[in-house]
Amino acid sequence: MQQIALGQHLIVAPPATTANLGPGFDSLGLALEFRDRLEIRTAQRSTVEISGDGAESLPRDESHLIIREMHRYWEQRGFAPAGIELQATNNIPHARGMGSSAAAIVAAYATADALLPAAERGGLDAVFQAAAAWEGHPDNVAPAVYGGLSISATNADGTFSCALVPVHAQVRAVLAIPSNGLSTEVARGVLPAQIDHAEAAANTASGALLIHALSNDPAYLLAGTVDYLHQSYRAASMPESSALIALLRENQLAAVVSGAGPTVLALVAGEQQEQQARKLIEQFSAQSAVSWRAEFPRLAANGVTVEVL
Ligand SMILES: Nc1ncnc2c1ncn2[C@@H]1O[C@H](COP(=O)(O)OP(=O)(O)O)[C@@H](O)[C@H]1O
Ligand SMILES: N[C@@H](CCOP(=O)(O)O)C(=O)O
Repeated sequence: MQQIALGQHLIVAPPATTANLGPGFDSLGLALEFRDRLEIRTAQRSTVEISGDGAESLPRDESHLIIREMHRYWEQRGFAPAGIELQATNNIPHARGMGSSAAAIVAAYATADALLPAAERGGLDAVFQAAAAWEGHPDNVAPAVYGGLSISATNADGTFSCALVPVHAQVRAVLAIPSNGLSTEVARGVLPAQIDHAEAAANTASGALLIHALSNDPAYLLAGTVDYLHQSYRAASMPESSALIALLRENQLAAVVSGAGPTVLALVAGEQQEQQARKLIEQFSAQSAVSWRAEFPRLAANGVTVEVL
């Protein structure tokens, strides 16, 4: 087996992502300027330091997701796994619907790829394919890799497609993040195996309208964020999120479940709607059973960044 050069030093920053955006289940995703930061060196043996989310619970040996998956990426390409000194600053909250697992897996594969000899690197497209296969759906992985607004799909042969779509300058994301989490695996477990044809047709119309709203005319955001595929089935597992979404939508703001939840995303047009969303979230939070914090991240034009030191 070939060897990975030791003493290589990188800083890697994957963005948080918000997936689905209402009707785009397992397809639409948006990158947010809200990043984890990983400092990584190749070394004789692995060490792990973690601050932020997961600092109390994540493993500090080679079973850590990022090291384990870097090793797998190398082994599949004929390289012996090198030791990894990992310093992780986890800013993206876990199990909130902000793509923390996609960020971690994209960071792992982007780092592993960058540490290969230049002739062996697969680049971002190889990272996208590997990470989407690991997640089982490409919607968070695509914006985490490429940035921006992405439409991604699982092809019949099991590979993945991704197209990037420009975002209208007025569009902003407002997040309301609750103190409690919900794992994506659990939130996927409550979805039905089949849905009604009329609902599928309505969802197609809504999703198509949403792309037009996000790219060309934000006036269609409210109509374009009606979902028929997942939110109603998940509502019982996140009643407070559902109540906040209802309040925001009653006030004409395009609120949806972010990813598999329970974070709430409002897609707003301009400063005035952003302030309106902030006030409604504060008002809701004051009487809610869980505590909420609002975040106003810029949309991220770039996906994962890899800085070679
Ligand atoms: N930076 C990270 N390092 C290691 N494991 C992580 C990291 N981020 C996420 N994970 C793993 O992914 C889980 C959360 O994934 P998931 O339930 O899909 O929620 P989400 O991706 O919406 O945050 C965490 O509990 C943890 O096991
Ligand atoms: N389409 C997926 C998106 C999961 O996003 P996450 O940020 O919650 O991991 C789903 O809805 O299950």
